Amino acid sequence: MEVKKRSTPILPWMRSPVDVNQFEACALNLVPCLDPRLEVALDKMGFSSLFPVQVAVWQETIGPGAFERDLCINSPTGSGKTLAYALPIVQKLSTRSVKCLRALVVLPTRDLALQVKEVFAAIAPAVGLSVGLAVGQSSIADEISELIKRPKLEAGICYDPEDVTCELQSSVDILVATPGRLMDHINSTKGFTLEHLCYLVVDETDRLLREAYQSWLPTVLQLTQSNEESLFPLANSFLSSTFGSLKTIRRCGVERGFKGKSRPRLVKMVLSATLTQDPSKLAQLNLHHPLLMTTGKRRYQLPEKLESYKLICESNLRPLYLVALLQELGEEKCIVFTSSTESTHRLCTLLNLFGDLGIKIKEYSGLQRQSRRSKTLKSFREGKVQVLVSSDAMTRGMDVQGVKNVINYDIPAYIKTYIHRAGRTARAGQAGRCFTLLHKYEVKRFKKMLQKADNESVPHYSVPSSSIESLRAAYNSALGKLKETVESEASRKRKFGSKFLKLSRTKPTDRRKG
Ligand SMILES: Nc1ncnc2c1ncn2[C@@H]1O[C@H](COP(=O)(O)OP(=O)(O)OP(=O)(O)O)[C@@H](O)[C@H]1O
Repeated sequence: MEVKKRSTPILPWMRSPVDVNQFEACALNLVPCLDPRLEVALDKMGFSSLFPVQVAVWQETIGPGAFERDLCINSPTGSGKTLAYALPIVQKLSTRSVKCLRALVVLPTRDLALQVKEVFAAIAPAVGLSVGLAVGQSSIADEISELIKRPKLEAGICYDPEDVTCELQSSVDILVATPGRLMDHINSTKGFTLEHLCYLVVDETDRLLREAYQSWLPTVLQLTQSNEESLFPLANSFLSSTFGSLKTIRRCGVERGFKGKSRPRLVKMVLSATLTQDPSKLAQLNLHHPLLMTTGKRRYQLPEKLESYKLICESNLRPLYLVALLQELGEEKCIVFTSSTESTHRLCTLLNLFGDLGIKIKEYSGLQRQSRRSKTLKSFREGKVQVLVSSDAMTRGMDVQGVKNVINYDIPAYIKTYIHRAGRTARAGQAGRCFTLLHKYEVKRFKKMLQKADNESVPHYSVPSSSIESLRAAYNSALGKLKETVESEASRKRKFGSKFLKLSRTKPTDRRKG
């Protein structure tokens, strides 16, 4: 029998993880030390117990672990990682007496940040904490007024906005941000400071570490250290050359306004369903005595109730097979993943030209404006749209209730992508199915890829050939219409492009309005 090689992590601390599988769900009234106000808030969310990963993290934070180590949490999609970090942070901050920015949660996309903010917003107010969002959803001015409290105007004395000596205070205890907007506030928002930060959460860590986003991570780490304890000489010189006289450097030893109490260590929590084991990447986080919490022995784990299927078809007939499959799935909520924004647009257009399929199909991709994407996501959440054709913009972290099926129209290139895509279904212990459309030459590669997640045999799923035949005429007609649509879109774009060019030559645009 062939013995499978398991990759051993290089970093010693990764070799002795806490296995989340050893924990069981715990009824809320049995969670040790849980603030009763948070119990009520969780109950209002419809939660009656904590999931295993949440119990495990609770142990290491509020329980005996007491937040003494930085936590690296690698648990499957949909296992409840958001609440796993949100709950202990909120409970810990519930006893704070002075309002200032204490917890920062960084996520790679705006929609994800909005989703995570909702989770904090459902529990934090119960203990008097406020949560802010910095994602560029509104204008920077509106965002600043949400995040920073201006001193009240005294009668006869006019507040000077240029006066940096004025005490500007944070209006929020917890901030959920995307790296770009976070950097905007760090660079230019008066009164925005990370001086008092106690908790830093890097969600979807492997994705965030892949891209530098204006060096947001070294900047945040630098700004949360005292001047004296800097362990990052490189980051230091980078920062001083980039930001010059930044005012937010942490004061050493003693927190301002905290009557001599020494400043606590910045606790970091990093999470993903596919956490990197790459030492050089993890080194960027400057973790303190890190503890890995993972599920089972495998590095990659699919949700327990996920069923994976392969559907073999000729490349040129894939749209036909997809339509036949969608018809079989009826009105079940479904996400169809393609490999690029362009093919998302093309496929969605084609599906909508097929005649009346009795299902509402919309596209969701990075090509669209954020407002359009948010609108589509809302309709999908509400069930007004049943099928979302998506690029990988929807792959990570997005949580939409009731998604029963995921379809890989294009085979994902990596197991990580498969895991995150498939993970949009079978969440929170629910059942779900992931179908992958394959050409027969792709089967071997697909099998090898899924073995990395211990998925040995992926059964075939077949659609009746009669369904395929009955769709052929509609398909040919849709293809013809697609050609016309693509041409008219291209000519519209050309016209718009030249008009825009003329306009931009004659009239300067106000960039800040965008
Ligand atoms: N204790 C709980 N009881 C019931 N439902 C819960 C509980 N905790 C989380 N959930 C629900 O489980 C779903 C998945 O949670 P969450 O989005 O945090 O998963 P995740 O592990 O972060 O997934 P991903 O890796 O895809 O980002 C959400 O719909 C959430 O509301």
